[in-house]
Formats: sequence, structure tokens, C-alpha cells
Amino acid sequence: MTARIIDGKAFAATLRGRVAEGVAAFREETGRAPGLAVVLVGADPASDVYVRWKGKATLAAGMVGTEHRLLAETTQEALLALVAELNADAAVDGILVQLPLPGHIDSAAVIAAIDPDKDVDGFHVVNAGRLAVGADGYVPCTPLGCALLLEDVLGDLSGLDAVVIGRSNIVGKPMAQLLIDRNCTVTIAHSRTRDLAAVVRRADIVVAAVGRPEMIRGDWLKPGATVIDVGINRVEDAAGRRLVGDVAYDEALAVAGAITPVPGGVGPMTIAVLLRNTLVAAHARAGLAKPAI
Ligand SMILES: NC(=O)C1=CN([C@@H]2O[C@H](COP(=O)(O)OP(=O)(O)OC[C@H]3O[C@@H](n4cnc5c(N)ncnc54)[C@H](OP(=O)(O)O)[C@@H]3O)[C@@H](O)[C@H]2O)C=CC1
Ligand SMILES: Nc1nc(=O)c2c([nH]1)NC[C@@H]1CN(c3ccc(C(=O)N[C@@H](CCC(=O)O)C(=O)O)cc3)C=[N+]21
Ligand SMILES: [Mg+2]
Repeated sequence: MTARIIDGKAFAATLRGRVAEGVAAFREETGRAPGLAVVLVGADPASDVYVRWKGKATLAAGMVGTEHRLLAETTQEALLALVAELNADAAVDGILVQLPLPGHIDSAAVIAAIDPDKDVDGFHVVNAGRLAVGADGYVPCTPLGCALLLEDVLGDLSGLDAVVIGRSNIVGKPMAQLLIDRNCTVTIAHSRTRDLAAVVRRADIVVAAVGRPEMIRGDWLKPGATVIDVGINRVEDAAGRRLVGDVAYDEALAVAGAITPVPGGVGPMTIAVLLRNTLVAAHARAGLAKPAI
């Protein structure tokens, strides 16, 4: 058996197309374009790539993207002042502060300063709380993108056993919440989990968000399982410099029912959902009904 490869890149392109249609309708209705402000502190080369992609995607969707690049030495005070300015700016619907921030800055304080109604990353405690209690709010882009892929592949997820490996606030925890909401029976694994291979072997759905190259082996998987690989790891070996996921992809292909590749799986979905969240924020701020995407 060889697994179906889940084409996140194609799915994301379709989603971006729907967002672009929604943006055109929004512009018609309000006479302005949705605005996304991206803040990058320091010159981390990996972050730089994502920020540039976000800029291109915003433009292609018909939105207004603004980039705020600050020096690595920027003080927390200066960063908070910029966030306050963006909160007050009527042309800005969404604010994204690229993480990680330099060590001298308290990330939690910066995220807390973002207006929850402009928090298109869904990182603010208010949005985390809304997700936890099932209220309407902004859901972190990566796990929402994973949920959309899972529903596309599997349809109704009710009753399926899901294992999420990783418990970060931006991927693992919200992912588990979204799976619970879709009636999965969810296990959250992490670095203290005993016998991870046995835990993974029970799962119909495996979401790997660990940050360890190819840690999840093919023989850990239940045959036919659906595997969502969130990991993005830069490695250098005999095959050269490349990106690999948290799952040993070639091994998993022979066992899984379906799997996301890295690159071309979850990553493009993250950016498409970010645009979707920004469109939703623009509608809410303009007092319009939530768009159906
Ligand atoms: N595709 C995309 O759009 C995105 C990709 N990513 C990628 O996803 C991955 C995870 O990101 P993020 O959630 O931010 O990472 P974090 O480092 O915040 O969290 C990693 C999690 O993995 C767990 N973990 C670490 N080692 C092991 C182990 N040996 N066995 C089991 N669990 C382990 C940690 O456990 P503990 O809590 O016990 O320390 C932690 O909960 C990274 O590769 C990142 O680059 C992230 C965001 C977006
Ligand atoms: N506030 C904040 N919000 C984020 O959403 C956020 C962040 N900070 N910090 C960094 C992580 C990482 N992240 C990615 C987005 C897209 C790809 C992506 O499109 N990846 C391509 C490949 C990219 C490449 O070739 O390097 C793919 O997987 O196909 C990857 C990673 C968002 N993040
Ligand atoms: Mg810090």
C-alpha cells in the first residue's frame, strides 16, 4: 500500500482563491481593502522567508499588507508602542507579530497587547479562551489549516482516535481542541509521554508538531492512518540542505492511508488561513456578517 499524498499546496491555493473573491466583495461593499500588518523583530532568515511570502499572498488576495521591520535591539517598550499604534489604525484589520521574539522581549506581554479583534494569529488569551469554551473567535492558523485538510480527506471525523504530538499554545493545544470539537477521541503526547510509539499506534489520525526531524517512524503508525506533519526542520545531510517534517516520510508512505508532505503540506495552509482570518476580521470590524469561508 502507498499512502495518498495530501496536497496542502493545492488546497491552500483554492482557499486563497475563495478569500480573494471575499476580498473583492468586501472592497465593493466598503470601498476599502482588508489590511494585515506583520511585525518582524530582528533578521531571523527563516522568519524573513515567511514574512515575504505573507506579503506576496496578501497582495495577491487583494488585501493591503504592511511590514514593520524592527532591529533586533528594539526595546519591548518600542514594540508595545507599535502594537498600540496598529491597534488604533482603522486601516489595519489584522496584526501578526512574528515569533519567536528576541530573548529580551516578553512575548506573552506583546501578544496580550494586541487587540483580540485584530489577533488573526489567534494567540491572545481571549481567543484561546474563546476556542476553549466553543465561542466564536480567531483560531490559530496552523491547527485550523490541519483541521481543514483532515475534513477534506476523511469527511466526518466523529469517533476517530486522534493523537497530537506536541502541546504548544500555537499548535498542539489548539489542534487538540479542534479535534475534540469534531468529536475525535484525543490524546495529547509530549516529551514526558511514556512509550510514544504505542500511543501513536492506536491512532486513526496523527498530528505531529514536535520540531524533531523524522522522529515519528513508519512502524509506529497504524496501517491506514491519516498523518498530518506540521514539523518544519532544516537539515543538512548527504542529500544536501533540505526541509523535513517530524515524520519519517518515506517509511510512513508505505503504512499510512494519507500523509502531508513537507514542504507542500501544512505550511501553505497556515498562510491561506491567515488570509481567511484577516478577511473575517475585516468583516467583523466593518459590522458585516461573517463570510462563509
Ligand atoms: N507548518 C507550519 O505552518 C508551522 C510549523 N511549525 C513547526 O511545527 C513544529 C512544532 O512547533 P511548535 O509547536 O511551535 O514547537 P514547540 O517547540 O513549542 O513545541 C514542541 C512540542 O513537542 C514536544 N516534544 C519535544 N520533544 C519531544 C519528544 N521527544 N517526544 C514527544 N514530544 C516531544 C514538546 O514537549 P514538552 O511540552 O514536554 O516540552 C512540545 O510540547 C516545529 O517544527 C515548527 O517549526 C510551527 C508553526 C507553524
Ligand atoms: N506570529 C507567528 N505566526 C505564525 O504563523 C508563525 C510565526 N509567528 N513564526 C513562525 C511560524 C512558522 N510559520 C510558517 C508558515 C508558513 C510556512 C510555509 O509556507 N512553508 C512552506 C515551505 C517554506 C520554505 O521553503 O521554507 C511549506 O511547508 O511548503 C512555514 C512555516 C508560521 N509561523
Ligand atoms: Mg522571550
